[in-house]
Amino acid sequence: MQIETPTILKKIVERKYEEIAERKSHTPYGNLEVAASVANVHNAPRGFAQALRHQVAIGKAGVIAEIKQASPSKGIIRDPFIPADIARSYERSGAACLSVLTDSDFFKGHEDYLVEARAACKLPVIRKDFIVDEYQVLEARAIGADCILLIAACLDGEKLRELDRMARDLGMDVLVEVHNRPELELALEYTETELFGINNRDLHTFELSLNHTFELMGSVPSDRLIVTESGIHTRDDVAIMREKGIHAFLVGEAFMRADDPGEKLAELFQS
Ligand SMILES: O=P(O)(O)OC[C@@H](O)[C@@H](O)c1c[nH]c2ccccc12
Repeated sequence: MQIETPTILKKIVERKYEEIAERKSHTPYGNLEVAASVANVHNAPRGFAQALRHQVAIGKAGVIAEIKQASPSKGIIRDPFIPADIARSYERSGAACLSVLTDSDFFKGHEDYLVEARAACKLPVIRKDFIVDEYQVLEARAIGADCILLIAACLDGEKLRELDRMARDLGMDVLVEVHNRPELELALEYTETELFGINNRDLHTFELSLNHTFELMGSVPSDRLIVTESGIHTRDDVAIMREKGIHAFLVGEAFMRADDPGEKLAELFQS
């Protein structure tokens, strides 16, 4: 008999379902609906896709700059960790958008970090988490998120469709993330979002290769905006991507390890 070892992604998603059940018993869905409509008045969506598109349209790289304290593959990557300071530093250096990890168990993230980062600047923010349930989509808007990440590896087609629609009905954008061809096909069939993330890191094994972007990009229709995600560390990485026609980037670790994350952003992306 073959014993299947659970991958890190499976562990994260299993734990996520428990976490959602705990949250639902603590804050009922109805309360969140109220909070989300209040947010739509006081923290109206800032136009995540549009901010990214704008940078690309004027010939620049569209950078989604990530705020994360730790990851399961690298442990703690930033200490001290002050989301508002990081957000301001990214904004000064011309980031198009922010990405804030809110998963606490594996990434040491928190919803408060998203709230603090967003309040400190004018940039649109994506809630970076493992979203598998409508409850989390509503929660994202309630805390002010302008966009959510949907990871195809965690979802079936019907769920992808539901969550994608729900987010857009709430006024948010959606970044759908794929890592291989079957996920790409699933995402194309079941989502309508324009933002298409290709993750260079395999969330089952942590294996990382920028070739994932090159191999999959040709199968993404040209009306979608491809975002290359993970493993961008040098100006050469950026140059290679841009030569191949990829102009939107999601970068975390390279910035988080720098004393001044915004300075690092400028170093990698300024022409
Ligand atoms: O730190 P990096 O290698 O620059 O990667 C950033 C981002 O792509 C990565 O954090 C990420 C991409 N998809 C995810 C899904 C969940 C958690 C994290 C991620």
